[in-house]
Amino acid sequence: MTFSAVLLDLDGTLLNTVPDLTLAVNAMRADINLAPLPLETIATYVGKGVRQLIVRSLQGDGIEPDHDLVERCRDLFNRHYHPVNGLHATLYPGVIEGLDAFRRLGLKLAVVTNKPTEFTLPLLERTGLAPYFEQVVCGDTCARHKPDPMPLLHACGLLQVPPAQTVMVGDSINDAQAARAAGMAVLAVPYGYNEGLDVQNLKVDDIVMSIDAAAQWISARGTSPVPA
Ligand SMILES: O=C(O)COP(=O)(O)O
Ligand SMILES: [Mg+2]
Repeated sequence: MTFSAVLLDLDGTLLNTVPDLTLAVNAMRADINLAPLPLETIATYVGKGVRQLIVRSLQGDGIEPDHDLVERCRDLFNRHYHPVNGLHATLYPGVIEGLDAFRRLGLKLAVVTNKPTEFTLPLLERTGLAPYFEQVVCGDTCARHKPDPMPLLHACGLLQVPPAQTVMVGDSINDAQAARAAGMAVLAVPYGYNEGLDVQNLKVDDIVMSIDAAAQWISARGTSPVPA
């Protein structure tokens, strides 16, 4: 099997976004009189979207938030995250080299993230990543988000490439489970968040040290570029 498309996770795979997420979560917590959490703790709450990030950051205090509290916190979080989104976000080593290599190989590229659209699009613009991607599928694009396969299958449809010719590259169990359920190959990078768990235990085709290494892995197995 040769590959024609690559789907890339965003947080923890292309960009280290936890410094900005930490600022927003802690500003939200200050608004409801909760003490700040360390960045390392917040990193383990990232992966299943903003709602889960908020719920997990309250559960750590023994609070089981009801719908109204989650919605109130979500408004607060959104207000705080917009101005800092991308301010301290950094590209991981090898990302640009890897994206350039994918392009040289003629592969179609899409971002598939659980981050909501209202934060994803400005973040891709601010970090200069936007021009690399033909499609961007966010946490609120489809009825269900990762680990459900729906957003990955949606991205394949938009790119017009079958799942069997697609590789997902991500940092967490959400990417691994979604890709397996979608019937596509999946690579994991070890430097992201993975909800605080070791990536060695993920059911993936391989662990690659960088996006550049992912491009080498895919190139070694064969690619069949799809005409634009
Ligand atoms: O928003 C999140 O929780 C994680 O986003 P990701 O899917 O880009 O890792
Ligand atoms: Mg991720």
